[in-house]
Amino acid sequence: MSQVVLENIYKSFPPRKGESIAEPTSTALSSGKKTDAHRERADNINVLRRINLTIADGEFMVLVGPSGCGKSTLLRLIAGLEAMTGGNIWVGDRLVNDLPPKERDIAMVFQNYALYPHMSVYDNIAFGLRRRFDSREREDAEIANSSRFPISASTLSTLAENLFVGITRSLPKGLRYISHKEREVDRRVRNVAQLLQIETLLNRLPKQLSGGQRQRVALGRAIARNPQVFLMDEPLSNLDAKLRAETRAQIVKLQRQLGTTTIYVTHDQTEAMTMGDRIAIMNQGQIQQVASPLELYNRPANRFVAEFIGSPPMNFIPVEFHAPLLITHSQFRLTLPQIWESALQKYDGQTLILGVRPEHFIVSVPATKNLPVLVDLVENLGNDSFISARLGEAGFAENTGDYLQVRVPPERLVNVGDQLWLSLIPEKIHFFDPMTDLAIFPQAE
Ligand SMILES: Nc1ncnc2c1ncn2[C@@H]1O[C@H](COP(=O)(O)OP(=O)(O)OP(=O)(O)O)[C@@H](O)[C@H]1O
Repeated sequence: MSQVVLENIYKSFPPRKGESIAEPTSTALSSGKKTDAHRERADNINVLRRINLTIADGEFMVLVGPSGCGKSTLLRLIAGLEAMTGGNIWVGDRLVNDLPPKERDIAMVFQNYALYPHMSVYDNIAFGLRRRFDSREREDAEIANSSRFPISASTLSTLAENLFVGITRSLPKGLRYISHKEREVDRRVRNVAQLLQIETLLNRLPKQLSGGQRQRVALGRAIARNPQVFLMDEPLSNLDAKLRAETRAQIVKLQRQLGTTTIYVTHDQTEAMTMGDRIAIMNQGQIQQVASPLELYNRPANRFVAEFIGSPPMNFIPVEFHAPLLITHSQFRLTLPQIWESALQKYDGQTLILGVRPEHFIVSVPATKNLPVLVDLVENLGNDSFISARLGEAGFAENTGDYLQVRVPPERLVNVGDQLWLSLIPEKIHFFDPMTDLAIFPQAE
């Protein structure tokens, strides 16, 4: 059982030279009690704030968020490469807070591959394995030291084997004796190489490989160790678009095959949407929502998530709400489906934020319930076409200030300056509270 549990994780760094120091956030700081405010010490840079997340056994969890939101820091805390300011990390049933990285049974794959340049592909993959076997032998020796008999049976057999290996080293290659440990290393390296289709590269040095091949070696090194958990920090960001897509699919397939719990960091929402069983969206050191890709897309919890997931992003239009079901804007008015009635009741006479994804507009005919837009920019991608347009009719659009991104069918010819009328797919609209930015969900959902 290798689920990973992150419990109330906090991380702060002391300010770097030249970075400003904030005022104390709470009087609780002076109380000496270890409260949340205490962990968010005013003179520190609080990078992670109260992270709670459970990654199920065998799950592929993606951490996604804008640059600087704390994704890599969280991964480094799980790996044990950085110390936490507060909280608990469980791997399986072990609390690993105080364990060094090598004892956590976790393998990490980095963006820059982190291969040893002077070692062949074979030795790069074998390196961690050999160290692991060596450390097991050391543990054996320690146990033996603390027992009555000063040497354990397995240590004795390893010593004998090593002696034999040494003696046969001077013999021609075919006649040399290979230790049990080396045979196991060899078996695992070749299995992994076959899995990743890099068997023919085993004798090469990293500098003789392409970026994609290097990344596969880095993956191979992690897989060969057969850890409880894989941590991957933007492993594809140095690859070109085609290779990225290929390797993305390969990682997902491998992870399903191996069933190893995986935490994958990216800032790329396409990667997140296509790879993750679930996605945790982070912003400014906090998790905004954890859900399956489709759940995030269909039911974003707040405006940040709604904007982050989907490309081009969701459009947000401030409208006035009039109970029971009318919304008005200077350029259009719309009666909402019944399902919104009770959820929106309390906003009567107030402003609401209407959210519409670019693909949920339909180019329609002039009508008061339809949105007039003036086309500003046309991007034709062949299979898809997107326009940027100002909300309003010619002569007025310039003043509304509302810009929309709209997907139009590629067969529909649209030119800059065209006036279009858009209707909305009523079941696909979203509303957000203008004060809290939280999503408002209709009753039937
Ligand atoms: N050793 C450190 N000392 C001080 N601040 C740090 C340190 N490491 C990271 N930070 C800060 O912590 C914040 C989060 O950094 P982190 O690398 O975790 O972000 P990220 O979400 O992975 O970003 P990116 O996608 O750009 O890699 C950043 O503001 C960064 O400057």
